[in-house]
Amino acid sequence: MVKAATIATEEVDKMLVILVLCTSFLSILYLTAPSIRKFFAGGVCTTNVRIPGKVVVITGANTGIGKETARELARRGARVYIACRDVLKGESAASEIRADTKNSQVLVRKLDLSDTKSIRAFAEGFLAEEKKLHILINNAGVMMCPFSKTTDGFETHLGVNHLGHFLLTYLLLERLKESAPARVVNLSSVAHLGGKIRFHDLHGEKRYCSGFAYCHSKLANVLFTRELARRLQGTGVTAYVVHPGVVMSEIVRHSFLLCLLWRLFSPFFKSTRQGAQTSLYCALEEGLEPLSGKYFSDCKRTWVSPRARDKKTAERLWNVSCELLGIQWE
Ligand SMILES: NC(=O)C1=CN([C@@H]2O[C@H](COP(=O)(O)OP(=O)(O)OC[C@H]3O[C@@H](n4cnc5c(N)ncnc54)[C@H](OP(=O)(O)O)[C@@H]3O)[C@@H](O)[C@H]2O)C=CC1
Ligand SMILES: CC1=C(/C=C/C(C)=C/C=C/C(C)=C/C=O)C(C)(C)CCC1
Repeated sequence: MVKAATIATEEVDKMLVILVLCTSFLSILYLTAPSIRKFFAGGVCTTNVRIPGKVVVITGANTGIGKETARELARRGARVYIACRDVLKGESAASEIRADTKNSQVLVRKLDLSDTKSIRAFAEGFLAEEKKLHILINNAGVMMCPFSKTTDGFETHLGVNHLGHFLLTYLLLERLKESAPARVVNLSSVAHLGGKIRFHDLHGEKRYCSGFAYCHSKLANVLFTRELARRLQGTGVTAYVVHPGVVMSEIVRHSFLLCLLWRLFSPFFKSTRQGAQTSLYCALEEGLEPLSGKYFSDCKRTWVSPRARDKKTAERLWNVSCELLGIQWE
Protein backbone atom coordinates (compact mmCIF):
# COMPACT_ATOMS: atom_id res chain seq x y z
CA MET A 1 0.00 0.00 0.00
CA VAL A 2 2.77 2.40 1.14
CA LYS A 3 4.86 1.27 -1.84
CA ALA A 4 2.00 2.03 -4.28
CA ALA A 5 1.55 5.48 -2.76
CA THR A 6 5.29 6.18 -3.09
CA ILE A 7 5.22 5.13 -6.78
CA ALA A 8 2.19 7.37 -7.39
CA THR A 9 3.96 10.33 -5.73
CA GLU A 10 7.06 9.70 -7.84
CA GLU A 11 4.91 9.68 -11.00
CA VAL A 12 3.26 12.96 -10.02
CA ASP A 13 6.72 14.45 -9.32
CA LYS A 14 7.93 13.32 -12.74
CA MET A 15 4.87 14.85 -14.43
CA LEU A 16 5.42 18.10 -12.54
CA VAL A 17 9.07 18.23 -13.60
CA ILE A 18 8.07 17.61 -17.23
CA LEU A 19 5.35 20.29 -17.00
CA VAL A 20 7.77 22.82 -15.50
CA LEU A 21 10.38 21.99 -18.16
CA CYS A 22 7.85 22.33 -20.99
CA THR A 23 6.48 25.61 -19.63
CA SER A 24 10.00 26.99 -19.19
CA PHE A 25 10.96 25.88 -22.72
CA LEU A 26 7.87 27.50 -24.24
CA SER A 27 8.31 30.67 -22.19
CA ILE A 28 11.96 30.97 -23.27
CA LEU A 29 10.94 30.23 -26.86
CA TYR A 30 8.27 32.93 -26.90
CA LEU A 31 10.41 35.42 -24.94
CA THR A 32 13.24 34.98 -27.44
CA ALA A 33 10.79 34.99 -30.37
CA PRO A 34 11.83 38.48 -31.55
CA SER A 35 15.47 37.36 -31.77
CA ILE A 36 14.54 34.06 -33.43
CA ARG A 37 12.40 35.98 -35.90
CA LYS A 38 15.26 38.38 -36.58
CA PHE A 39 17.61 35.43 -37.13
CA PHE A 40 15.25 33.83 -39.66
CA ALA A 41 14.17 37.18 -41.16
CA GLY A 42 16.69 36.64 -43.90
CA GLY A 43 18.01 39.18 -46.29
CA VAL A 44 17.34 42.87 -46.49
CA CYS A 45 17.22 44.82 -49.72
CA THR A 46 20.00 47.30 -48.95
CA THR A 47 20.18 49.25 -52.20
CA ASN A 48 19.43 52.95 -51.82
CA VAL A 49 18.35 53.34 -55.42
CA ARG A 50 15.43 55.73 -55.98
CA ILE A 51 13.15 55.28 -58.98
CA PRO A 52 11.21 58.48 -59.69
CA GLY A 53 9.59 58.36 -63.12
CA LYS A 54 9.55 54.55 -63.16
CA VAL A 55 6.24 52.76 -63.56
CA VAL A 56 5.44 49.63 -61.55
CA VAL A 57 2.51 47.20 -61.65
CA ILE A 58 2.02 44.88 -58.65
CA THR A 59 -0.74 42.30 -58.57
CA GLY A 60 -2.51 41.59 -55.26
CA ALA A 61 -0.96 44.62 -53.59
CA ASN A 62 -4.01 45.48 -51.47
CA THR A 63 -2.62 43.35 -48.65
CA GLY A 64 0.27 41.18 -47.45
CA ILE A 65 3.66 41.07 -49.13
CA GLY A 66 2.39 42.94 -52.21
CA LYS A 67 1.19 45.91 -50.16
CA GLU A 68 4.56 46.27 -48.42
CA THR A 69 6.37 45.94 -51.75
CA ALA A 70 4.14 48.67 -53.19
CA ARG A 71 4.77 50.89 -50.16
CA GLU A 72 8.56 50.67 -50.52
CA LEU A 73 8.50 51.27 -54.28
CA ALA A 74 6.23 54.29 -53.76
CA ARG A 75 8.61 55.54 -51.06
CA ARG A 76 11.36 55.38 -53.66
CA GLY A 77 9.38 57.63 -55.99
CA ALA A 78 7.81 55.22 -58.50
CA ARG A 79 4.32 55.47 -59.94
CA VAL A 80 2.75 52.31 -58.54
CA TYR A 81 -0.30 50.53 -59.92
CA ILE A 82 -2.02 48.30 -57.39
CA ALA A 83 -3.75 45.69 -59.54
CA CYS A 84 -6.33 43.94 -57.41
CA ARG A 85 -9.68 42.19 -57.61
CA ASP A 86 -11.37 44.29 -54.92
CA VAL A 87 -11.00 47.97 -55.78
CA LEU A 88 -12.31 49.11 -52.38
CA LYS A 89 -9.62 47.11 -50.57
CA GLY A 90 -7.09 48.46 -53.07
CA GLU A 91 -8.15 52.07 -52.44
CA SER A 92 -7.85 51.61 -48.70
CA ALA A 93 -4.27 50.25 -49.12
CA ALA A 94 -3.42 53.00 -51.64
CA SER A 95 -4.58 55.85 -49.41
CA GLU A 96 -2.56 54.40 -46.52
CA ILE A 97 0.54 54.18 -48.76
CA ARG A 98 -0.01 57.68 -50.21
CA ALA A 99 -0.25 59.16 -46.70
CA ASP A 100 2.76 57.19 -45.47
CA THR A 101 5.09 57.90 -48.40
CA LYS A 102 3.79 61.34 -49.47
CA ASN A 103 3.70 59.90 -53.01
CA SER A 104 0.35 60.67 -54.65
CA GLN A 105 1.19 58.41 -57.62
CA VAL A 106 -0.27 55.24 -56.11
CA LEU A 107 -3.13 54.11 -58.32
CA VAL A 108 -5.63 51.29 -58.10
CA ARG A 109 -6.95 49.30 -61.03
CA LYS A 110 -9.28 46.31 -61.14
CA LEU A 111 -7.66 42.95 -62.01
CA ASP A 112 -9.19 39.56 -61.29
CA LEU A 113 -6.68 36.89 -62.22
CA SER A 114 -9.37 34.22 -62.13
CA ASP A 115 -11.02 35.72 -65.21
CA THR A 116 -9.14 36.23 -68.48
CA LYS A 117 -11.65 38.92 -69.55
CA SER A 118 -10.71 40.95 -66.48
CA ILE A 119 -6.99 40.45 -67.21
CA ARG A 120 -7.47 41.64 -70.80
CA ALA A 121 -9.54 44.63 -69.64
CA PHE A 122 -6.85 45.59 -67.11
CA ALA A 123 -4.09 45.34 -69.72
CA GLU A 124 -6.11 47.33 -72.27
CA GLY A 125 -6.78 50.11 -69.77
CA PHE A 126 -3.17 50.19 -68.58
CA LEU A 127 -1.69 50.27 -72.08
CA ALA A 128 -4.03 53.12 -72.99
CA GLU A 129 -2.97 55.26 -70.05
CA GLU A 130 0.75 54.44 -69.61
CA LYS A 131 3.46 54.60 -72.21
CA LYS A 132 6.03 52.92 -69.95
CA LEU A 133 6.26 49.89 -67.69
CA HIS A 134 9.57 49.26 -65.94
CA ILE A 135 8.68 46.72 -63.25
CA LEU A 136 5.95 44.07 -63.25
CA ILE A 137 5.58 42.15 -59.98
CA ASN A 138 3.36 39.08 -60.32
CA ASN A 139 2.66 38.81 -56.60
CA ALA A 140 -1.00 37.80 -56.13
CA GLY A 141 -1.68 34.25 -55.05
CA VAL A 142 -4.09 31.82 -53.48
CA MET A 143 -3.21 28.81 -51.34
CA MET A 144 -5.06 25.63 -50.41
CA CYS A 145 -8.47 26.55 -51.83
CA PRO A 146 -11.09 23.81 -51.91
CA PHE A 147 -11.47 22.40 -55.43
CA SER A 148 -12.85 25.10 -57.73
CA LYS A 149 -12.40 26.47 -61.21
CA THR A 150 -11.84 29.94 -62.60
CA THR A 151 -14.29 31.60 -64.97
CA ASP A 152 -12.36 30.04 -67.86
CA GLY A 153 -12.47 26.52 -66.39
CA PHE A 154 -8.91 26.32 -65.03
CA GLU A 155 -8.21 24.78 -61.62
CA THR A 156 -8.04 27.82 -59.32
CA HIS A 157 -4.37 27.57 -58.16
CA LEU A 158 -3.11 26.96 -61.68
CA GLY A 159 -5.50 29.57 -63.10
CA VAL A 160 -4.77 32.42 -60.67
CA ASN A 161 -1.15 31.77 -59.63
CA HIS A 162 0.22 30.68 -63.00
CA LEU A 163 -2.07 31.15 -66.03
CA GLY A 164 -3.43 34.54 -64.93
CA HIS A 165 0.08 35.95 -64.52
CA PHE A 166 1.26 34.24 -67.70
CA LEU A 167 -1.46 36.04 -69.69
CA LEU A 168 -0.88 39.35 -67.92
CA THR A 169 2.86 39.23 -68.69
CA TYR A 170 2.13 38.35 -72.32
CA LEU A 171 -0.23 41.32 -72.68
CA LEU A 172 2.19 43.79 -71.06
CA LEU A 173 5.39 42.49 -72.63
CA GLU A 174 5.69 44.96 -75.51
CA ARG A 175 5.44 47.85 -73.05
CA LEU A 176 8.16 46.27 -70.88
CA LYS A 177 10.38 45.87 -73.95
CA GLU A 178 9.78 49.50 -74.98
CA SER A 179 10.75 50.59 -71.45
CA ALA A 180 13.90 48.43 -71.15
CA PRO A 181 15.79 47.98 -68.96
CA ALA A 182 12.73 46.44 -67.35
CA ARG A 183 12.08 43.57 -64.96
CA VAL A 184 9.47 40.93 -64.22
CA VAL A 185 9.40 39.51 -60.68
CA ASN A 186 7.32 36.39 -60.07
CA LEU A 187 6.36 35.25 -56.57
CA SER A 188 6.80 31.52 -56.11
CA SER A 189 7.51 29.59 -52.92
CA VAL A 190 9.69 26.94 -51.36
CA ALA A 191 6.49 24.91 -51.75
CA HIS A 192 7.52 24.43 -55.41
CA LEU A 193 9.69 21.60 -54.05
CA GLY A 194 6.54 19.52 -53.56
CA GLY A 195 5.18 20.39 -56.99
CA LYS A 196 4.92 18.43 -60.22
CA ILE A 197 3.39 19.51 -63.53
CA ARG A 198 0.75 16.81 -64.03
CA PHE A 199 0.12 17.40 -67.73
CA HIS A 200 -2.38 14.50 -67.87
CA ASP A 201 -4.53 16.14 -65.15
CA LEU A 202 -3.62 19.84 -65.05
CA HIS A 203 -7.00 20.86 -63.62
CA GLY A 204 -7.07 18.27 -60.83
CA GLU A 205 -10.15 16.52 -62.19
CA LYS A 206 -8.80 13.00 -61.56
CA ARG A 207 -7.11 13.72 -58.25
CA TYR A 208 -7.13 16.88 -56.17
CA CYS A 209 -5.30 17.88 -53.00
CA SER A 210 -5.41 21.59 -52.16
CA GLY A 211 -1.87 21.60 -50.69
CA PHE A 212 -0.35 19.92 -53.72
CA ALA A 213 -2.39 22.10 -56.10
CA TYR A 214 -0.61 25.10 -54.53
CA CYS A 215 2.78 23.37 -54.85
CA HIS A 216 2.17 22.57 -58.55
CA SER A 217 1.23 26.18 -59.29
CA LYS A 218 4.33 27.48 -57.50
CA LEU A 219 6.50 25.09 -59.53
CA ALA A 220 4.80 26.50 -62.64
CA ASN A 221 5.91 30.00 -61.50
CA VAL A 222 9.56 28.89 -61.40
CA LEU A 223 9.38 27.11 -64.77
CA PHE A 224 7.61 30.09 -66.37
CA THR A 225 10.31 32.49 -65.11
CA ARG A 226 13.16 30.36 -66.46
CA GLU A 227 11.55 29.99 -69.86
CA LEU A 228 10.57 33.68 -69.98
CA ALA A 229 14.14 34.75 -69.18
CA ARG A 230 15.50 32.44 -71.88
CA ARG A 231 13.12 33.86 -74.49
CA LEU A 232 13.80 37.46 -73.46
CA GLN A 233 17.59 37.28 -73.81
CA GLY A 234 18.88 40.39 -75.54
CA THR A 235 15.66 42.41 -75.11
CA GLY A 236 16.70 44.29 -71.96
CA VAL A 237 13.81 42.71 -70.05
CA THR A 238 14.88 40.29 -67.31
CA ALA A 239 12.88 37.98 -65.04
CA TYR A 240 13.36 36.70 -61.49
CA VAL A 241 11.45 34.32 -59.26
CA VAL A 242 11.17 34.66 -55.49
CA HIS A 243 10.46 32.70 -52.33
CA PRO A 244 9.56 35.43 -49.82
CA GLY A 245 10.03 33.30 -46.68
CA VAL A 246 7.30 32.13 -44.33
CA VAL A 247 5.34 35.31 -43.84
CA MET A 248 2.49 36.38 -41.56
CA SER A 249 -0.10 37.27 -44.19
CA GLU A 250 -3.61 36.28 -45.25
CA ILE A 251 -2.32 33.52 -47.54
CA VAL A 252 -3.55 30.79 -45.16
CA ARG A 253 -7.14 32.07 -45.18
CA HIS A 254 -8.54 28.96 -46.93
CA SER A 255 -7.20 26.48 -44.38
CA PHE A 256 -8.66 26.50 -40.86
CA LEU A 257 -5.74 24.42 -39.54
CA LEU A 258 -3.10 26.67 -41.08
CA CYS A 259 -4.90 29.78 -39.77
CA LEU A 260 -4.64 28.32 -36.26
CA LEU A 261 -1.00 27.32 -36.68
CA TRP A 262 -0.15 30.70 -38.21
CA ARG A 263 -1.66 32.48 -35.18
CA LEU A 264 0.18 30.22 -32.76
CA PHE A 265 3.55 30.51 -34.46
CA SER A 266 3.18 34.10 -35.70
CA PRO A 267 5.98 35.44 -33.46
CA PHE A 268 8.44 33.29 -35.41
CA PHE A 269 7.36 34.11 -38.94
CA LYS A 270 8.48 37.02 -41.09
CA SER A 271 6.45 40.22 -41.07
CA THR A 272 5.03 41.28 -44.44
CA ARG A 273 7.70 43.99 -44.60
CA GLN A 274 10.42 41.39 -44.15
CA GLY A 275 8.62 39.19 -46.67
CA ALA A 276 8.78 41.98 -49.26
CA GLN A 277 12.58 42.27 -49.16
CA THR A 278 13.44 39.66 -51.79
CA SER A 279 10.83 41.00 -54.25
CA LEU A 280 12.32 44.48 -53.72
CA TYR A 281 15.83 43.13 -54.18
CA CYS A 282 14.91 41.52 -57.50
CA ALA A 283 13.11 44.66 -58.65
CA LEU A 284 15.80 47.16 -57.61
CA GLU A 285 19.25 45.67 -57.11
CA GLU A 286 21.69 46.93 -59.70
CA GLY A 287 23.67 44.46 -61.81
CA LEU A 288 21.26 41.53 -61.41
CA GLU A 289 20.79 41.07 -65.18
CA PRO A 290 23.20 38.11 -65.57
CA LEU A 291 21.00 36.20 -63.09
CA SER A 292 17.84 36.55 -65.17
CA GLY A 293 15.63 33.46 -64.80
CA LYS A 294 17.03 32.52 -61.40
CA TYR A 295 15.29 31.80 -58.10
CA PHE A 296 15.92 34.01 -55.07
CA SER A 297 15.23 33.78 -51.36
CA ASP A 298 16.48 36.03 -48.54
CA CYS A 299 17.88 38.42 -51.17
CA LYS A 300 20.22 35.88 -52.68
CA ARG A 301 20.20 33.24 -55.37
CA THR A 302 18.93 29.95 -53.97
CA TRP A 303 18.75 26.28 -54.91
CA VAL A 304 15.70 25.08 -56.84
CA SER A 305 14.32 21.57 -57.14
CA PRO A 306 15.49 19.41 -60.10
CA ARG A 307 11.92 19.52 -61.49
CA ALA A 308 12.15 23.31 -61.60
CA ARG A 309 15.31 23.04 -63.72
CA ASP A 310 13.81 20.76 -66.36
CA LYS A 311 13.99 22.62 -69.68
CA LYS A 312 11.63 20.22 -71.48
CA THR A 313 8.92 20.62 -68.81
CA ALA A 314 9.37 24.41 -68.91
CA GLU A 315 8.93 24.46 -72.68
CA ARG A 316 5.97 22.08 -72.62
CA LEU A 317 4.28 24.10 -69.87
CA TRP A 318 4.80 27.24 -71.94
CA ASN A 319 3.13 25.65 -75.00
CA VAL A 320 0.26 24.18 -72.99
CA SER A 321 -0.31 27.54 -71.24
CA CYS A 322 -0.49 29.27 -74.64
CA GLU A 323 -3.00 26.66 -75.86
CA LEU A 324 -5.19 27.01 -72.77
CA LEU A 325 -5.20 30.79 -73.06
CA GLY A 326 -5.61 30.82 -76.83
CA ILE A 327 -2.51 32.93 -77.43
CA GLN A 328 0.53 32.65 -79.66
CA TRP A 329 3.67 33.56 -77.77
CA GLU A 330 6.86 32.52 -79.55
N1 LIG B 1 2.90 34.23 -46.89
C1 LIG B 1 3.79 33.28 -47.10
O1 LIG B 1 4.29 32.64 -46.15
C2 LIG B 1 4.23 32.96 -48.48
C3 LIG B 1 3.71 33.60 -49.59
N2 LIG B 1 4.16 33.27 -50.85
C4 LIG B 1 3.61 33.92 -52.04
O2 LIG B 1 3.64 35.32 -51.88
C5 LIG B 1 2.60 35.93 -52.67
C6 LIG B 1 1.86 36.96 -51.84
O3 LIG B 1 1.17 36.28 -50.82
P1 LIG B 1 0.83 36.90 -49.40
O4 LIG B 1 1.02 38.35 -49.38
O5 LIG B 1 1.48 36.06 -48.41
O6 LIG B 1 -0.73 36.53 -49.36
P2 LIG B 1 -2.07 37.39 -49.10
O7 LIG B 1 -3.17 36.39 -49.08
O8 LIG B 1 -1.88 38.29 -47.93
O9 LIG B 1 -2.17 38.27 -50.42
C7 LIG B 1 -2.51 37.68 -51.64
C8 LIG B 1 -3.00 38.74 -52.60
O10 LIG B 1 -3.40 38.09 -53.81
C9 LIG B 1 -4.68 38.60 -54.16
N3 LIG B 1 -5.45 37.70 -55.01
C10 LIG B 1 -5.91 36.46 -54.71
N4 LIG B 1 -6.66 36.00 -55.72
C11 LIG B 1 -6.68 36.94 -56.68
C12 LIG B 1 -7.30 37.06 -57.94
N5 LIG B 1 -8.09 36.12 -58.42
N6 LIG B 1 -7.10 38.19 -58.65
C13 LIG B 1 -6.32 39.18 -58.18
N7 LIG B 1 -5.73 39.14 -56.98
C14 LIG B 1 -5.91 38.04 -56.24
C15 LIG B 1 -5.37 38.87 -52.85
O11 LIG B 1 -6.50 39.73 -53.03
P3 LIG B 1 -7.72 39.74 -51.96
O12 LIG B 1 -7.21 40.42 -50.74
O13 LIG B 1 -8.80 40.49 -52.66
O14 LIG B 1 -8.06 38.31 -51.71
C16 LIG B 1 -4.24 39.51 -52.09
O15 LIG B 1 -4.11 40.86 -52.46
C17 LIG B 1 1.73 34.78 -53.17
O16 LIG B 1 2.03 34.53 -54.52
C18 LIG B 1 2.15 33.60 -52.31
O17 LIG B 1 2.00 32.38 -52.97
C19 LIG B 1 5.13 32.33 -51.02
C20 LIG B 1 5.67 31.68 -49.97
C21 LIG B 1 5.27 31.93 -48.61
C1 LIG C 1 7.64 25.60 -38.29
C2 LIG C 1 6.17 25.27 -38.07
C3 LIG C 1 5.26 25.34 -39.08
C4 LIG C 1 5.82 25.66 -40.38
C5 LIG C 1 5.21 26.01 -41.47
C6 LIG C 1 5.84 26.33 -42.72
C7 LIG C 1 7.28 26.21 -42.89
C8 LIG C 1 5.06 26.75 -43.70
C9 LIG C 1 5.45 27.16 -44.99
C10 LIG C 1 4.54 27.71 -45.77
C11 LIG C 1 4.75 28.24 -47.05
C12 LIG C 1 6.06 28.14 -47.66
C13 LIG C 1 3.71 28.86 -47.62
C14 LIG C 1 3.65 29.53 -48.85
O1 LIG C 1 4.16 29.26 -49.90
C15 LIG C 1 3.78 25.09 -38.82
C16 LIG C 1 3.24 23.95 -39.69
C17 LIG C 1 3.00 26.34 -39.09
C18 LIG C 1 3.49 24.76 -37.38
C19 LIG C 1 4.55 24.07 -36.69
C20 LIG C 1 5.81 24.89 -36.72
